[in-house]
Amino acid sequence: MNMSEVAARGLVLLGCGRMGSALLEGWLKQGLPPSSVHVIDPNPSARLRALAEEGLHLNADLPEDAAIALIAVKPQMMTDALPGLRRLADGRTLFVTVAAGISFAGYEAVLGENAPIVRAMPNTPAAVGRGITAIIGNGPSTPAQLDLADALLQAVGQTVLLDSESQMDAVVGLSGSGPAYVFNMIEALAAAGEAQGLTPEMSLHLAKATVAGAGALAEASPEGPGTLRENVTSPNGTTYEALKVLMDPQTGLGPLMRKAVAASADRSRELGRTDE
Ligand SMILES: NC(=O)C1=CN([C@@H]2O[C@H](COP(=O)(O)OP(=O)(O)OC[C@H]3O[C@@H](n4cnc5c(N)ncnc54)[C@H](O)[C@@H]3O)[C@@H](O)[C@H]2O)C=CC1
Ligand SMILES: O=C(O)[C@@H]1CCC=N1
Repeated sequence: MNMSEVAARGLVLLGCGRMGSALLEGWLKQGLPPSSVHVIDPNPSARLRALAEEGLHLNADLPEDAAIALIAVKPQMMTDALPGLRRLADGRTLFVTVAAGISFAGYEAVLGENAPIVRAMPNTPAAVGRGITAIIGNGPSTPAQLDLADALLQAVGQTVLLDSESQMDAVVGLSGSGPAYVFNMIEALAAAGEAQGLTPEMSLHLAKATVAGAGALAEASPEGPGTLRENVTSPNGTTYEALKVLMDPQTGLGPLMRKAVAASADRSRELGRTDE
């Protein structure tokens, strides 16, 4: 099964908010026809309504034999939303869920223990083809189905395969939530530039380009981030003074990031246990 089979048999998207629409935009850019997509969402965006004019099926009957049902509702909405997909749980449709926290056991309780399910944790840069998604399949999912989920997520960026479901909460804390940390870093950098007298526009421009450029260099360079950092840092120069603040073992970015990632991962574990 490959992406052309997804185009032929159809893809159901349960919930098309921020993450669902980021994925959808990525797939459409990759050539998936809107007419292959069936969205179920009680609050469709203007963009979805426009896509419905181009053939996307919006809150219509489910296709008989969808290749994939992708679940992108909030964990708190799952109890209400998931039973609507039960009809597809005949073993032929692969369920792919991007919800944080909820375990395979939670889905199997609703869809049956033989339903093939892949848990995937993408991130919003998928909207521009630069996402990274960690995936893992449940017992009933076949290697071919895992390959299909991999292909689906590779259409919007990179993928990594996990060894165990328990790694998923750490992934949520790192790359699932991670774009928000980086956007916050841009905001903080821009505000700091303003505090040094730059205009808001100039500061934001410099901050965005610095983060995007450093990210691109980190990805392209054979050198690790530590060496790249040292390459910026002249002995007793300006960066050296800034890094004394940022790399303080007690108050610097290291302990702060550790705390932030742990808070996200803990919340993912909590969402898996409860309906909070
Ligand atoms: N936003 C992100 O960066 C990421 C989100 N996720 C996961 O994606 C899922 C969705 O998150 P977001 O897109 O951020 O939330 P969101 O609130 O933007 O989107 C949820 C969508 O579900 C719809 N919805 C509500 N009840 C529904 C129902 N009964 N049936 C169908 N659709 C229903 C809402 O109208 C909304 O459009 C969550 O489970 C989250 O853990 C995963 C990775 C990253
Ligand atoms: O904030 C959230 O719950 C979701 C999961 C990962 C990113 N956003």
